[in-house]
Amino acid sequence: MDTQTLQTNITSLKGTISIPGDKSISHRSIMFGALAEGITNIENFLPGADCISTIDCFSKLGVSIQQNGDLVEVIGKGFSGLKAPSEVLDVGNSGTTIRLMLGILAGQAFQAELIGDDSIGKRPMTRVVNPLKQMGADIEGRNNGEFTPLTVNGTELKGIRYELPVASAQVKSAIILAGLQAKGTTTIVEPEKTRDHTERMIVQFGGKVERKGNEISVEGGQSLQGTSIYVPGDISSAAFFMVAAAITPNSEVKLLNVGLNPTRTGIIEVLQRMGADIEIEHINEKGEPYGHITVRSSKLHAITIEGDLIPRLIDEIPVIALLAVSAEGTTVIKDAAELKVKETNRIDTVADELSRLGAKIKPTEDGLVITGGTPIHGGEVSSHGDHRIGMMLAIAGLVASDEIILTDSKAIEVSYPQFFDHLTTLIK
Ligand SMILES: O=C(O)C1=C[C@@H](OP(=O)(O)O)[C@@H](O)[C@H](O)C1
Ligand SMILES: C=C(OP(=O)(O)O)C(=O)O
Repeated sequence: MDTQTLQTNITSLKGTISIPGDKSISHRSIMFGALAEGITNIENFLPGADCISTIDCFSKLGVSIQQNGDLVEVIGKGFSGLKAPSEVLDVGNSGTTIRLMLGILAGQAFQAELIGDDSIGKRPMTRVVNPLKQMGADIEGRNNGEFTPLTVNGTELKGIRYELPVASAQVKSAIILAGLQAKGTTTIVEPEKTRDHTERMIVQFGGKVERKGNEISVEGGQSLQGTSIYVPGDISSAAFFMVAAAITPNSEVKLLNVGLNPTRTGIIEVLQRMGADIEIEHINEKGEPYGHITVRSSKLHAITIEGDLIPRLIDEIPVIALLAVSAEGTTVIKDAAELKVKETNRIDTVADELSRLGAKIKPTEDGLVITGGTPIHGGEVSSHGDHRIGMMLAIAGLVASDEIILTDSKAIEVSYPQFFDHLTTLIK
């Protein structure tokens, strides 16, 4: 378990960094590359531990994948070319990998077993397993398929119409991936709009998907063609430096090539509403919109964050809590009970770890209440094995009055292996 002593009480952050590839899009580029016919070349792939788990799983399914840093070549096998794995598929810490793979494996002609780390072992899977069972899938696991290990006996599937009980892009994507292999039409109804990278990628690979209001439909039996994918920078990773620049005095940070898909830009709206000084330059679009973001420090004020904004910033809530610690007034975050089933229970871990540093923050049933304006002090904190908690605490160090020791800092490699290098280049 790695420990980092953080640089604290920083006087300014200045500079430009190129944000590494989006994790959600990187996973999907491997999956669609494997299921397409022909070669897919991926640029700016995220070589974080989660996406490497996705590559490992598809290699075990007989797909040839050459990864060299952020460049990847996938030799597609088509929907019926994957092979039965001779080993268990280990998804590590990655919820996206396991949930989307369930949708893919459900329609294959073989059996596969899926496992992950201790955190994955606590994350709910029936949200995916139950709709897949309605499509005809045969999936078994601990507690009636709620937890890993899971065994999927691939079989023929039929299209369904399914109303998502929770706003989840992972559940939506798993059903879409099964629907592409099913007989007939599969329709998913979303309670709120969630990230649409899967839908965009189907189009990039030459397939068809229809969206009408809150309903997304795909026809089974389509074939996809290999293509070139450019993965924009991950706005969820950029969020740590946007907040860092907003709360550290005398700062100006420019973040290059950040994904600006409107289903992900809730963090920008929050920063603007809180009074941050933020500028966006949109550049040309290749499947996914992206651009450069500049953030300068400014005086911030509290707001309420709720409703359909939540899925558009769900992974940014830990660092938004830190932003609220630096803002005048009381920020309320609600409708975010989903945070309880992430890598950790993020409502509790955020409240516990920031309280250790003197922040005034209270957990609620579905969010957090944060009273800003109290300076934070030093102390020992832990990521609890959750990359986003680790990075949020490292950013807290920038404004803490004395030393912060962060334990279990290695977790950050899940989504941002260069995080500490980038942080160091900005500190002046
Ligand atoms: O589809 C995806 O790539 C993701 C969807 C979200 O999860 P849910 O679908 O559980 O909301 C998000 O928290 C996760 O980091 C990535
Ligand atoms: C929740 C996350 O990822 P996953 O569900 O893929 O583990 C995340 O990256 O914050």
